[in-house]
Amino acid sequence: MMQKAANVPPRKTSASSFLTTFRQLADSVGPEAAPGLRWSLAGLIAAAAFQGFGLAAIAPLFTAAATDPDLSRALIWFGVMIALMGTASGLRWFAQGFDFDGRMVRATWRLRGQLGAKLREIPLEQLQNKRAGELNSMVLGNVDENLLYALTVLNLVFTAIVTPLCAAIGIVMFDWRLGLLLLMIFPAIVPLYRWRRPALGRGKRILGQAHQEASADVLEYTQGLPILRAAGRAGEKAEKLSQTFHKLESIQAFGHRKGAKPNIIVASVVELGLVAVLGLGVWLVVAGSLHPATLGAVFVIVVRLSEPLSTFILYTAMLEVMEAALERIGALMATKPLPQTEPAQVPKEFGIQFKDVNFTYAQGDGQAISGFNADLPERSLTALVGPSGCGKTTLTRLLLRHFDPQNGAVTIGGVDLRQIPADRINGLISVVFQDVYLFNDTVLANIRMGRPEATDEEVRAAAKAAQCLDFIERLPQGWQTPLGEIGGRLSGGERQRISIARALLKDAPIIVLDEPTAALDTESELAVQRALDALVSQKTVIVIAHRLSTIVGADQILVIEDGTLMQAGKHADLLAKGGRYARMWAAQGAVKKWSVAS
Ligand SMILES: Nc1ncnc2c1ncn2[C@@H]1O[C@H](COP(=O)(O)OP(=O)(O)OP(=O)(O)O)[C@@H](O)[C@H]1O
Repeated sequence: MMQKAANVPPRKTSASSFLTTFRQLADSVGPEAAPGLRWSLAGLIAAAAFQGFGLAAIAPLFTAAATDPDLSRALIWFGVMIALMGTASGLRWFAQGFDFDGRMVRATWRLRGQLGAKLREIPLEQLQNKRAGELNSMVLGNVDENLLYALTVLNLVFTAIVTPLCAAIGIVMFDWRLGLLLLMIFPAIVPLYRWRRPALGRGKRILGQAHQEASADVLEYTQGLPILRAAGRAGEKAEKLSQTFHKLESIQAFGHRKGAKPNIIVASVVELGLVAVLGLGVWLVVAGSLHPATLGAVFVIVVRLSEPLSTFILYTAMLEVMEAALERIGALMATKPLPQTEPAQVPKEFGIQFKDVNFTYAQGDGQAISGFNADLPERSLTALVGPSGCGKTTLTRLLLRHFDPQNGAVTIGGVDLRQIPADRINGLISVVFQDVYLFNDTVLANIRMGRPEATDEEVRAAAKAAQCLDFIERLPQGWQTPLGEIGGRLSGGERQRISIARALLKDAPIIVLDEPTAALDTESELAVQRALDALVSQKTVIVIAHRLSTIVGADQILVIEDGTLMQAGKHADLLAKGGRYARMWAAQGAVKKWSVAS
């Protein structure tokens, strides 16, 4: 069964949707290439028209050659035909020059760059709702579908529509009866086309979405293979992947089935129309009002036109693929970044405040954070504790402005985050996560990511402070070892220390630590702990902690439950007060004893 695509916009069915496609195309190649592209399209249309008139010139040429003993008229028509056909070839050559010059390739490159820039400014909540594979297929596949083949597809469409139309108009001038009959084929096709195009468009959109989903599934499957194999679930997930492929196959089969009937109808209408033209021609010859040579010429023209005319719906299907891709790209480009309120301000101090913050995820059920107030003084260490799902990560994401609270405000140094330019917020905060992402580049470049303008010496100093030197020197090519190849061979603690070295290099005044040592063995934890000590000194630090033993020294512990602040204070005070924290502490102590005893 065909599934209906989500968010499929209502579609226009007239020639204006062609114009919309051209406009979208011109938008996506950008202002520098757009005039060239317009000329190129005009050139292709003109070439198709000249080719049509050139074909029509065969009729007077044949007639003159057969009826006029003086060959000069035939030669003139021959010259006219050659001139028209030659102009058509010249124009097509000029129009395709846009492609030959590599301008389409450059426009593709430029559009990819723009999509990349867009990805940088899209609110992270929206970005994280999209799957990596879907984005990958949009930035690579859709851009290619949209641009690289655009002129080839449009050339086919014009040749299928404009050339027969102009040939028919040309024949009208020579023999109005045959010409008019030929022209009548077009009004017969238009309603068929108008009936067919919206369904084609929908089909291509659904197919496009299915491709994106399949691409996302393949990416996730290959990335998750080590975990799936370890869990013995690789087969189970492969089953899911094959279901995705099966869905894709049934959508394609459905599209082919649906497409076949109208294509056959259009082809039949065209063939019947052309047979009618020839029938009329034969009748006129028999009646003595048409020379057999003219009929011969019309026969040649009709044979030449029948194929593009009957397959033009197939070509417009390619246009639909292009338009569906353009729409997906347009939707991504239209996503707005989080607004910045004026006047823009950059904080001079780095204490953090959460003031009456309420936050609900767009796709969440209920408030993730409610009525949250907290004051995190500059250069203090604050620990966030609480059960899984209580809202610790959400608080740090609010601080990083992945999204804005629906009510209340988060401030740094008294400045509302909404007033701070986005790139400055990134510069103010370093985050060290439990999972470290290593880029496919050298060790040196991976650490330099923290501050791209840092000198080699500064990178090395940060790596030293982050306790990285011992393992970097053991790597086969030392600092120049590409981490894409051996990243998986680094231990969790080593990866963690690379990430701390990046943060040290960045030297941001605020540090967020998302349980960096939770998954490490004791020896690694000690090394990472030393690296962290170097990182956090003199900084405003927020630590998300599950193991309370790691945060007993915190200046302040915030105990959170269901998005609300339950208790705040130092370890000893909270223990003395009793309540939620004291119970968590006792429970963790019990777990420890149990694990020792077992
Ligand atoms: N993108 C999202 N969309 C909808 N709801 C979300 C989203 N991310 C988190 N939530 C929900 O918000 C609540 C708070 O989640 P959060 O990740 O902040 O908790 P946490 O305390 O960090 O949990 P953990 O310790 O397990 O990491 C949870 O109920 C979670 O299910």
